[in-house]
Amino acid sequence: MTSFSLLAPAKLNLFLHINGRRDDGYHELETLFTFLNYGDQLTFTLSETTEIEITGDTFDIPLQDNLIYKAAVLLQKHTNSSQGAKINLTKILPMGGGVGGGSSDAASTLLALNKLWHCQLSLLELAELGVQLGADVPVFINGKSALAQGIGEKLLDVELPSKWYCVVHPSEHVSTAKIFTHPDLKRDTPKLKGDWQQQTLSNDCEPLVKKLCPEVEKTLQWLLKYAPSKMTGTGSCCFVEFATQKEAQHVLENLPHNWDGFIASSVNISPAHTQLNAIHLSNEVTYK
Ligand SMILES: C[C@@](CO)(OP(=O)(O)O)[C@H](O)COP(=O)(O)OP(=O)(O)OC[C@H]1O[C@@H](n2ccc(N)nc2=O)[C@H](O)[C@@H]1O
Ligand SMILES: Nc1ncnc2c1ncn2[C@@H]1O[C@H](COP(=O)(O)OP(=O)(O)O)[C@@H](O)[C@H]1O
Repeated sequence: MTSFSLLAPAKLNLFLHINGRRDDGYHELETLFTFLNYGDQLTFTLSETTEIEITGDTFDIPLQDNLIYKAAVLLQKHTNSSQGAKINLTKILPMGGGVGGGSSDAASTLLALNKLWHCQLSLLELAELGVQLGADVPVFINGKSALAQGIGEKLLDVELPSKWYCVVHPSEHVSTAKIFTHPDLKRDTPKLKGDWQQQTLSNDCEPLVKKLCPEVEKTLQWLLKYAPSKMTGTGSCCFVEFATQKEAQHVLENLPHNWDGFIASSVNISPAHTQLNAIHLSNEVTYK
């Protein structure tokens, strides 16, 4: 088989603490990542040339800036691979919404091409490549719900109960770089100790994003009618958590007409990994 499809799942940051700022401008953080059974769809086809071609929903992102393209070229160079690929993207996830779509696309590309090109890199090696593309890429490569530390690349796997989420995407866009360079961002939360309870922990970016983006404030307020609401990453998507699909669906059905949202269940293992492990090529790669 020289063609297969993988999901690039969404992530949610169930909490996000900022502990400090490094000399290179990156922030030390502690955040709890869960994966959703919902995401972009990527199809990878081996090509006879070294070219990396991307088709489908590329919008106005120039090829050289597309994280899928960057991931493919990075792997090609790192492994001196002389193979190429055609990659089709069906974009489902909101861009720049804090659900990690770009990073997840990049991670699924690294995982898929490692398999398609028989590169045999370990997950650790792929994560080391991935972090060059974005702080969020390693968690998608690792593929397990995790408490992340450092800039988001030090991962401690955790088992979380499966939940249903209603995720709402306000129309206002928030730039991650803008939030992280803002003087008013809270950057002094002490590091977690011992026995932490995720439900009581919050997102340090939320107060600033609420101030800068009234739509986020409005969304969080509206969701409060149903359950405690939170923002993911640096926004702008906001979410509420439930035990059942029915409760999440109820919120989605009541969304104001011009609002966008979706529902999805959480999983401890990334759907990209579950799918990848079910694909069998000749000269199989075994993941440790
Ligand atoms: C903060 C998170 C939480 O999941 O938010 P979202 O982007 O998903 O909302 C991520 O770690 C973001 O990851 P990612 O989007 O891959 O970040 P990058 O491309 O590496 O960096 C985007 C911008 O954020 C800043 N940045 C990112 C991560 C970090 N720990 N400290 C930072 O200061 C970088 O300096 C850069 O200006
Ligand atoms: N394949 C891609 N999918 C989404 N965004 C991409 C992609 N390639 C590059 N980008 C750029 O990365 C930015 C952040 O994307 P995304 O990962 O969706 O944000 P977030 O981490 O906030 O969820 C986008 O605004 C877009 O300009």
